[in-house]
Amino acid sequence: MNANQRAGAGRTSSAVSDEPTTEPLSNALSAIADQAPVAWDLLAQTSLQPGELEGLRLIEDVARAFRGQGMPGETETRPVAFTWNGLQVTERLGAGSYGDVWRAFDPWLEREVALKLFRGHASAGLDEARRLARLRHHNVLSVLGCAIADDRAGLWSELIEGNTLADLITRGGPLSAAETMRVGRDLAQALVAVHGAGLVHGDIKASNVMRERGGRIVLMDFGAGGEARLLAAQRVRSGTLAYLAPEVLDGAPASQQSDLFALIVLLHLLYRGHLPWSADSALELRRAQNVPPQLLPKQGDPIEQHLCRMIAQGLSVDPRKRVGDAQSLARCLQIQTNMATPVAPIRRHLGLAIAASAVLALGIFGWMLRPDWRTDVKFVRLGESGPVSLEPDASVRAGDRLRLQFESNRQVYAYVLNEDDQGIATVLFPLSDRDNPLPAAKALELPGGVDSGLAWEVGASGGQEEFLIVASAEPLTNLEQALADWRRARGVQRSVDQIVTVAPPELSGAQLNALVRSLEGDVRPESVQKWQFRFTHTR
Ligand SMILES: Nc1ncnc2c1ncn2[C@@H]1O[C@H](COP(=O)(O)OP(=O)(O)OP(=O)(O)O)[C@@H](O)[C@H]1O
Repeated sequence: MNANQRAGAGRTSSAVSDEPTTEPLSNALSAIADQAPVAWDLLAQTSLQPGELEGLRLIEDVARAFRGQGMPGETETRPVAFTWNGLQVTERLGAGSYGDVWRAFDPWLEREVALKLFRGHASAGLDEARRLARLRHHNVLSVLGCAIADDRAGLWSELIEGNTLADLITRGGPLSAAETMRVGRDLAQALVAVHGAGLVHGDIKASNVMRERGGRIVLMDFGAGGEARLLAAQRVRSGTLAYLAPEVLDGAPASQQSDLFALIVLLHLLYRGHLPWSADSALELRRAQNVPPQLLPKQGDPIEQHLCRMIAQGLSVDPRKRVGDAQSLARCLQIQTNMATPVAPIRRHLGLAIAASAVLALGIFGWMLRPDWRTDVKFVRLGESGPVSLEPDASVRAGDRLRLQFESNRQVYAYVLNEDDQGIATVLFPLSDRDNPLPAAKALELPGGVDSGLAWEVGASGGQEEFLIVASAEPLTNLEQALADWRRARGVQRSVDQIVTVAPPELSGAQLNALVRSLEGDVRPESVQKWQFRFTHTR
């Protein structure tokens, strides 16, 4: 298990006495209700959680849908401007360098579609459609058909009700670090599919990505790219200047590597609100790229720190210093999106092996001394079609994303510890000092909540994964102290790779002893419940 944490994760802070002000939330809701612009950049600096910001964007989208554009399926109310190849074209959605994009109704499929009508040479449009047709991925636009009619090539695809990332930034300002990571992860996963099919996208940029209502990120516009092996033999530079990799500016062909570079440029734009370098010509841009952009993450915000390191690394002039492929990039972004900052490992002989043995003596799956105190804990694995329950002796594999469903009829302080087959023990929850206590009588999903997108990712394979869950009526003071010390100690610089693979600084002997004492019963036993889960790794 890779163990990382996220700063300020979860809405658990709502249950504590120093409850964060609800002003930013209510101000944003008022702005949406009044159809006024929402100051997304300022909101990202408030105590609002990434999940809440996402939720607000969703509310804004839904409000806009009800007001202006109507809801899907209302095409019959739009006047038909013209027909093309049997499609009833209603309104222009946008224009690009290759042609115009229209909203249209397909009477055969009985659904609205987006129709791209190409200018100039017809075969270019059909090539794009054929490339898209090879791809099937949640984050890649689905093509429905292509044809040549009335002397024009056209491609029709699913209609995305939402905004391009370019519109999103122009209207609402930069995204938070966590939202940026989420978008980046989805796009990196889209690129896994694109590159896996032997293709290069060739023009990753903010206006070629849409965020559908509800949050789905969709990569589109495959006009500039092509077959990786064919592009490798070409010397034609295409794409959008600001996103071009140094080696492409130096004359190399567009490649899967240069797609990754463009994606990192996009992440910089999303997170900072502007491109990493401003330049009017290829020569000027290439010179500017020798000076890395200044990224100053907020002190003590591990997600920001990680994102800034990833952006800095991803914008290296030397391709060998960048993340090598889309899969690795997705993994780096996913680890941080799902789990946030790393925590210190505990040496095996002082870690869960001891703590868990105390639990085993009391019964493996639950220990309840107060009959009126009920707590349900259940691990779930996040699948394509939602969470799937994991029995206590279930199997997990590397890459599985796990969450803990947790509900107690009392307010409790929850602690989740993990020991993997390497003997590395880590604290998976609380993620920050605002996560505890958890509110009573509320169905929660740890680590970050149902809508947070956060999960714990299984990082190892072969062997076993052990979890110890402790619910306590009072804070476990020794454990809290040890966690506070970890948080202080983790300001050290680490590279992106180290975050994933290398152990952060070890705890002192005193901290370890304090932690073990906490877990072995340094609290009133009637105020503690514990559970142990052991999952076997399969490959
Ligand atoms: N499937 C779609 N659903 C909804 N809107 C779309 C869809 N495809 C494109 N659009 C809209 O049409 C606009 C133009 O898209 P297009 O891909 O042709 O051009 P572009 O990316 O803006 O420019 P260029 O082609 O020069 O890179 C997009 O910015 C978007 O607003």
